[in-house]
Amino acid sequence: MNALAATNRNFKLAARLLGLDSKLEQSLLIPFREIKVECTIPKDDGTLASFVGFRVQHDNARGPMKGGIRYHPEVDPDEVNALAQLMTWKTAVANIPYGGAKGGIGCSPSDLSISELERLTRVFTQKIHDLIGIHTDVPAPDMGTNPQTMAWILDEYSKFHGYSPAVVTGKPIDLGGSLGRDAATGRGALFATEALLNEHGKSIAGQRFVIQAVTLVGRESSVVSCQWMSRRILILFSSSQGFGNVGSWAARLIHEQGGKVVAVSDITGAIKNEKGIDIESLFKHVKETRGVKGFHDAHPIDANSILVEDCDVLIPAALGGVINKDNANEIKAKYIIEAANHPTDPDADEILSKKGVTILPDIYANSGGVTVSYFEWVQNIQGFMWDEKKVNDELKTYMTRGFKDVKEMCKTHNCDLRMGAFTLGVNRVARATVLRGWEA
Ligand SMILES: NC(=O)C1=CN([C@@H]2O[C@H](COP(=O)(O)OP(=O)(O)OC[C@H]3O[C@@H](n4cnc5c(N)ncnc54)[C@H](O)[C@@H]3O)[C@@H](O)[C@H]2O)C=CC1
Ligand SMILES: O=C(O)CCC(=O)C(=O)O
Repeated sequence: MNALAATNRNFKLAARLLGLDSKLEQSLLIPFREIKVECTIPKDDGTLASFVGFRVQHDNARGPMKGGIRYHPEVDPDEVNALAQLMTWKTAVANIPYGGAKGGIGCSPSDLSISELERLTRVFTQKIHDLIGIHTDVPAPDMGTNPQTMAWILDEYSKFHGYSPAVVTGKPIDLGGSLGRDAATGRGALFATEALLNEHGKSIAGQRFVIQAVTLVGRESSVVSCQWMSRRILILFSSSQGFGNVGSWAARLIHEQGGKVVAVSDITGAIKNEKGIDIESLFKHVKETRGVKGFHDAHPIDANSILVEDCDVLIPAALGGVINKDNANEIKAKYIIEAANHPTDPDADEILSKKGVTILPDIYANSGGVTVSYFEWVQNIQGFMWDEKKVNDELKTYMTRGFKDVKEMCKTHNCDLRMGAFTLGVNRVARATVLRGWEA
């Protein structure tokens, strides 16, 4: 089932549980605005290249629309639509004052140079600058984008509207980014996992984890050096330092809490060590070799089988639809924490539910990223910077509260955690929609 069909199906099930009338249901489903732009840039070799960019603004009943921008070859309008809708429910589950949006450009970032990525980002921003804004729509990083991408958007947007740090979140700290945002989605997933395991009388320590997408070869994600060039600072990024943002932080934090990470994957392959992988030495290896492949203290396994490896907790942290009817029956984990967006197809949901697997759904499990984006936006608007402890403590409060709110809806509607989260999010947005008189 494609991402949009799957998301619509979950929304409609929730609308039915809530007893929404059909007009309201329809108005909640239809996106506010869908933007499609052609971005043509000169490549470094002088030829021209064109890329299609999207921004879908799904809903703004509860506040400015909010969501990441993805650079990936598989970006398509239906998926961006689904991801934008998921953001609407996610910000409502987190109970932060936002609606939902998502953007993307169909491109392979690892095939583009830093200058080409900068030109592409600036052209995309030129095409959408009058449709985003601090109180309208606030982008952030998603797959294939990073703080540097946000810095380029901020700079390009500011040429038209004056210096506006709050127009994007997930920025570099030097430009008003929040401490703790880089780790926030992984840290939020850790808090979510703790909340779920505690409820089942367990803790992170002692559980066996499998984590997908811990690194990304070819992704430029962290500043490693600055050098003067003419009169401009050229910031160089090291692709060898690039880790999948969500998977790498989840792995590091779970390892720190005494969780045993028995298998991990990235684009170079998958590795396993039944005794537990030493995550810090794995990351040293990745820095040197640009991937998990060949790590001395683990053995290689088939990358396609990572999701069905024997473990207690499975954390998908890459693309959508990876858990589907073809592999759901083979999954051995007792818990799935959806750090990625829509990793589980509805067919797989049904199979896994029959097998007794508990799934912590994306719109709650990965909401730590957008929650700290909200803290960043608040700090920018106030012109006041929080320390990292405050950010992490507040994140824990929001994630713990979110889990309780989801569970409450599960009790009220006698449903699983996915429907608990969907009914929670949809109900909050429906209430705001009716209060604003928009339902007709
Ligand atoms: N960055 C954030 O704050 C948030 C991200 N997410 C979701 O988490 C997931 C990962 O996002 P990020 O970590 O930000 O992206 P990233 O770009 O930092 O890392 C992506 C990871 O996916 C893997 N990957 C890419 N294409 C792949 C393919 N064809 N097959 C297997 N693996 C592949 C890469 O190797 C890499 O490890 C996405 O679903 C994203 O929407 C959700 C909430 C917030
Ligand atoms: O931080 C944000 O605003 C959005 C993060 C995002 O794209 C997501 O939660 O899927």
